[in-house]
Amino acid sequence: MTSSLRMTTESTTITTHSTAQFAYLISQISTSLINASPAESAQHIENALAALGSNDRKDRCYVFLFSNDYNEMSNTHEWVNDGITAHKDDLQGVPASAMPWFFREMKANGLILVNDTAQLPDEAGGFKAELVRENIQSMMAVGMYLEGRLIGFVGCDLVHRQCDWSDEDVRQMRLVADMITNTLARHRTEAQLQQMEAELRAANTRLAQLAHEDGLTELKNRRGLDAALSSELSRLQRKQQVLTVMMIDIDHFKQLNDQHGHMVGDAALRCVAQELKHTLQRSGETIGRFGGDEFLAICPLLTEAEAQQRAETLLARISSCEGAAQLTISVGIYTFIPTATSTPDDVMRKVDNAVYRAKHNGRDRFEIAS
Ligand SMILES: Nc1nc2c(ncn2[C@@H]2O[C@H](COP(=O)(O)OP(=O)(O)OP(=O)(O)O)[C@@H](O)[C@H]2O)c(=O)[nH]1
Repeated sequence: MTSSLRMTTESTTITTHSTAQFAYLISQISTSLINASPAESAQHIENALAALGSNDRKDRCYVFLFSNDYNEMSNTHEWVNDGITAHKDDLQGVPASAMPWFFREMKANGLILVNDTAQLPDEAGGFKAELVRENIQSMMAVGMYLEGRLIGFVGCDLVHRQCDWSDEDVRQMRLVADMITNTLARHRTEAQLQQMEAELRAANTRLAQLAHEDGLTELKNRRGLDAALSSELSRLQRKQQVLTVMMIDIDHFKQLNDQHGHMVGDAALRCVAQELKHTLQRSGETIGRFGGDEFLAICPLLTEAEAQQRAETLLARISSCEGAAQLTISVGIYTFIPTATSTPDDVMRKVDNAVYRAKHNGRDRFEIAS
């Protein structure tokens, strides 16, 4: 097909390009859009509109997207010729109620052709007023369809001049609309994939946390404590720095359970966990529930004297646990500089012995491991 000229007596001459020129233009646009990353897409779509507009000597080319409920539309991309006013900013969230005729026609036919704004029917009042406001004499818009659903349109305007649009104009605009739609679709899919990946990563992180967390107290569980103890042993052995491990065991907890029931027992465990957090956990320290009514605190760089002070504070505070006024604890403290032969089992044996001595010596007290 060759170049086509569509004229009316009062209209400006509009030279549409040859099919060969247009095919070349399309391939250029298509390549830039195919290669565009989501971040670059806005610029590439505007470049595509610029190429379309300048080759065809249009004054303004644009993309509008509808909201999902078709209650409004927004101008998302725009190119304007030299000396032509841009309107993208004032065409955001344009309500359907402002130009019902346009919305209806676009939804029904996916095509609006205006050769002469003055000839628009009366029912197109709101739309016509907008064209007059922008000094548009001819305009054309073709729908963008994603999986059969109208999502927006690509359009172009002639300002202060007029033309009769041809079938070839419509065909070319449809091609561009399809290309832009495919680009938007690809970017939407990529964005959805990225979001799914982020959600999956967050879920995996949470799962990993849960695997190391005690459900009742939300402290680390035994698995989490084992991992922390092993890692601190090797870290502090390398640095030759001191490590304090404290075991905290509730006194006569079985009795509390038997007398008041498991719910009260659970509340006491949660309360002790809170007190441990407040009193023992500083930055870089780990506390957790070792099992049953036993808790463990792993405190790098904490000296024996500091550990004793903390144990005293804890012993004093624990009796205030609500609903369990009689609550007391026994604490074992082991402070040492790890060596190459230190193992988690050794450490646990040491603090366990210290707790045993605290129990043996009357409970509600702490003992230092030898
Ligand atoms: N409510 C509740 N009780 C638990 C939980 N896990 C373990 N226990 C109970 O904790 C109690 C621990 O009892 P023991 O190991 O005999 O120790 P104790 O009664 O505190 O005695 P001493 O340590 O010698 O002072 C047992 O009765 C367990 O059933 C739990 O998650 N919730």
